[in-house]
Amino acid sequence: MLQSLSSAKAGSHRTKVIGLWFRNDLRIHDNEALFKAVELAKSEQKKILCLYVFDQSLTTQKAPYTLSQLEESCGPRRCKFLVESVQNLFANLQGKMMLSILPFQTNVHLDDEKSRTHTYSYENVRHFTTELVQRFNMTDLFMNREFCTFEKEVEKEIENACKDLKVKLNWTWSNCLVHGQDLPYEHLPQDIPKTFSAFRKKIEKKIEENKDVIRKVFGMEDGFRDFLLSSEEIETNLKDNSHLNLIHRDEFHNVDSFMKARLFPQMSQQQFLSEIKQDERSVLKFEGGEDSALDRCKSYLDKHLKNYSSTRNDNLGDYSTKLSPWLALGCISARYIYHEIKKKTSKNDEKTSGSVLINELLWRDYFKMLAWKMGRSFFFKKALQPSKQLEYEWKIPKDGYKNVKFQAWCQGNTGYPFVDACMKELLHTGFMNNRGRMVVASFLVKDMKIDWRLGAEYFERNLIDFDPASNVGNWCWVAGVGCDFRPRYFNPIKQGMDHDKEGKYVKQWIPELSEVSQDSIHLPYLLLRENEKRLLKLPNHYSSKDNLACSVELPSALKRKFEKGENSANKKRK
Ligand SMILES: Cc1cc2nc3c(=O)[nH]c(=O)nc-3n(C[C@H](O)[C@H](O)[C@H](O)COP(=O)(O)OP(=O)(O)OC[C@H]3O[C@@H](n4cnc5c(N)ncnc54)[C@H](O)[C@@H]3O)c2cc1C
Repeated sequence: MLQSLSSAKAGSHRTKVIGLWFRNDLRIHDNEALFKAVELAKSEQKKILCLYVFDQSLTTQKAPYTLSQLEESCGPRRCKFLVESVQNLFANLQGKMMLSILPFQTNVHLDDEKSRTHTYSYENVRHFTTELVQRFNMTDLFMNREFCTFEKEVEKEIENACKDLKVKLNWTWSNCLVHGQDLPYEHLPQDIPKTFSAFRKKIEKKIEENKDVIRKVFGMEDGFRDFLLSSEEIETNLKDNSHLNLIHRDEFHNVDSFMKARLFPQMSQQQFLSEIKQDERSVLKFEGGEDSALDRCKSYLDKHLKNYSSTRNDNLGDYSTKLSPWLALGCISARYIYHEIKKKTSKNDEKTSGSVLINELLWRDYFKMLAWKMGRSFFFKKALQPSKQLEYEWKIPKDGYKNVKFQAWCQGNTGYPFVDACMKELLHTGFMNNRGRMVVASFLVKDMKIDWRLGAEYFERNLIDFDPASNVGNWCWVAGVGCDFRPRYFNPIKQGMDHDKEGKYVKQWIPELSEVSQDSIHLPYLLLRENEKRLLKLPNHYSSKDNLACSVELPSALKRKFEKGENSANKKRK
């Protein structure tokens, strides 16, 4: 079919087209691929086809590699943020954009039942690229680089199709703070060190020597849209029986109905609606897209940047930027944030909030580079520490996600209020602060002794800021099989006492505990008297040791208190 299509159109004087395939770079500002495509279009009098393709396999096909057996690897809330982001880009490009949908993954093959490793085929992507190139008379294609295995495998298919068709594929590098060519390493990704501190120090040194290491942002001239193919031109090219699965504008107009029909047809309407519901307790009203990303960045940096280093471990209010969902989809560029921070901080501010925040952006870069270097093994149980004896014998429950204990963690019913509050925030909003993530991850792998990859998969489905490199990189780091190895443990009771002293955060997410006193809030089963428990009608997991998801060592301060018999509830029992 493709052969006859190309020969039918050969010889006709059609405009030559440059493709621009958006992925996790859903923005106009500081987008090197867009900038360079426009430069080329100007100099060679070509037109640009802007394109976004939804990967249907993320939502409609059982996550194939999954240990947890979750039904989909992208849940409705994360998906909504993505669709809103694409919709905003579509509007900002004045509808001059082609939208398609297709399952990227097919023919999944299970290689190893025990370690659950899989091979996938991405032939759909290859066929799609071939037809795209032929239908649009495409001579060049621009794309920003990605770094994880799945994205790399997709890139390979596109690369092969372009090679066969003699289309020039132009890779650009817009999703990191530091451009690949400016990284102080000769061979990428092999030379990336296995510790963040080594990575950071080398880059900081380079920044000290040369202030321009972080490149300037690419700005677009207003007239750039004149070079884009209009929606009419796009539709004309696709009139006769295209296999490119075009999404029509009318269909895309309403985010919720588009999602239900095309991305979650298997989910009941009721479940779908309950999963995308906005929770009014959400720490921010997260709405996908470049416009809201830039607004959020401005308002946070204007009002709160100066407090960042002292508030970033809090859990209520404007404690951190919360730019991660927009960064994950590239609605905002890390370089843009960097330069905005620099505008607001003075040269003498070495150890200020600005530099602490920039350090976090460097973590993000580092995990991308590490994921690139490690390839598939980044997702293996022992990840970066294959020869290391594991500290814990991790379980993979046979019934995966449905396992009662794992469910207690997912739903926030473990009996440890700080862990539960964090997990409920994730469940109801798709977000959780960094401290909370470290605590719940440590709880799953070190107290419940469940394989970290189950937790990572649950995060993948539910976090609206899911980013494969940051997610896996951080899970391995907590589990002790990642970078910067040292034994780490976050005691969930102590963490609650340190980071939610008054129990306000816990009470916000677990209203059943609203009447519990500050002294007892982080361990009600032990610290409340029996008659108080009865009076307050607490759920079982907060009233008896037998109903906890697992037992946890008391933090030393509490232990001492009990040994001295200072605690009134304890005295009574004696
Ligand atoms: C178990 C676990 C899983 C995680 N999964 C993800 C994930 O899927 N996606 C994700 O973006 N972050 C992840 N993180 C990192 C971090 O928790 C979030 O980036 C951060 O909480 C987002 O909030 P913020 O935007 O307010 O961050 P800020 O504190 O304002 O930091 C600014 C930006 O720096 C980056 N950043 C901050 N901390 C980290 C970090 N530890 N690692 C990598 N980048 C960082 C993020 O892009 C963030 O938006 C995870 C952390 C843990 C412990």
